[in-house]
Amino acid sequence: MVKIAEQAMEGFALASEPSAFMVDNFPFLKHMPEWLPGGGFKKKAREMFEDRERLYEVPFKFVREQIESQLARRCFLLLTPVIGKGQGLRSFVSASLETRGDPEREELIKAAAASLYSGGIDTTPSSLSAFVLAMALHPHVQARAQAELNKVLGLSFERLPCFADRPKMPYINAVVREILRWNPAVPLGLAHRLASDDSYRGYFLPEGLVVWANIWTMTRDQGLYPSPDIFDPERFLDDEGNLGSSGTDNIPFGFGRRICPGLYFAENSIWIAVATILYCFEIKKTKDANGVEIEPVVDFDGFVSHPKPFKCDIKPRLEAAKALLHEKITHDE
Ligand code: HEM
Repeated sequence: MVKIAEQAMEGFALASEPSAFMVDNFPFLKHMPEWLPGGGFKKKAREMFEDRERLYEVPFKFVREQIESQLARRCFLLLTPVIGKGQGLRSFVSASLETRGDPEREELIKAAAASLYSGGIDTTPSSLSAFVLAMALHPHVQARAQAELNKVLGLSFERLPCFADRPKMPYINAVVREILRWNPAVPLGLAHRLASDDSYRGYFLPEGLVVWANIWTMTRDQGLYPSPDIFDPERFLDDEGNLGSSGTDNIPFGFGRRICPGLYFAENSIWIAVATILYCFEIKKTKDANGVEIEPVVDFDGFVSHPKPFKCDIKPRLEAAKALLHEKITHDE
């Protein structure tokens, strides 16, 4: 399943890159026969379509079969798993089982499930690898975040951070916001098409025009974020150390009715991962054979932006942290 999703996302990322295919800019090229030089995009498009179909069909069919054989486990497709009263399992998919013969509804369910998985498969890891890079580069940020965690949770490592702790951790919240600003996971957003004529700085933009919002440039706007290349969570805190809010906080997630529907899910996933990693681990620059620190290079790349590979050391902060993690991994599902 993971392979299927990765393959479909590869095609999606390629197709989403502005100007990756000439036919996007010159639609008449779609009439070009596939065998002509330059017509290879048609084969590529067919392969991408097949990958997308697999992403829609395979997990859906799997869950449907599991439901029919009463083996289904909790998952998104099984949103409300209720057994009994002669109704059997009711869920996203079982609801669609009842509406067999309604292809439009079935397609919507498949698309929603596929988007939920594929939307997060690359973006959340992009933010988390930027986080690890930022922590290796800025030990003082890490130390301040860990001091906040120590204050709320103590150092006896009886439990891991949970969402109820979030309001008590403004600095960790600011770290998450800064990760999303410093490396917006989808730096150019997705293509939008103008629903009506518009204008921008004197340029006429006709209805139907494909436009890209340059999120990367916005999150590096000097006016909004002074010294924008510096990783500095404090920019989001007021003088009392509280998390401020502004109309620009959601820029990394896009705009309008097409804004990322996974926004809250993503933000919470990143928060809990950041808080847990910082509570349990120390992230440091790695050293070479002579004991000299290797400076990680800060460079981001890709339609979904990832830091270029870098080396660092990640070790448990204390033995008690190691024991707690071991217990969680062994006993929790
Ligand atoms: C770091 C995490 C994430 C970031 C920065 C991010 C960012 C974005 C951006 C910039 C867009 C384009 C919005 C626009 O067109 O204006 C988008 C679209 C989308 N995202 Fe996310 N995303 C993240 C995580 C997720 C997750 C976890 C999911 C699913 C659970 C998800 C699902 C989607 C979907 C389905 C769309 C397409 C929406 C549409 O075209 O109507 N994203 N995301």
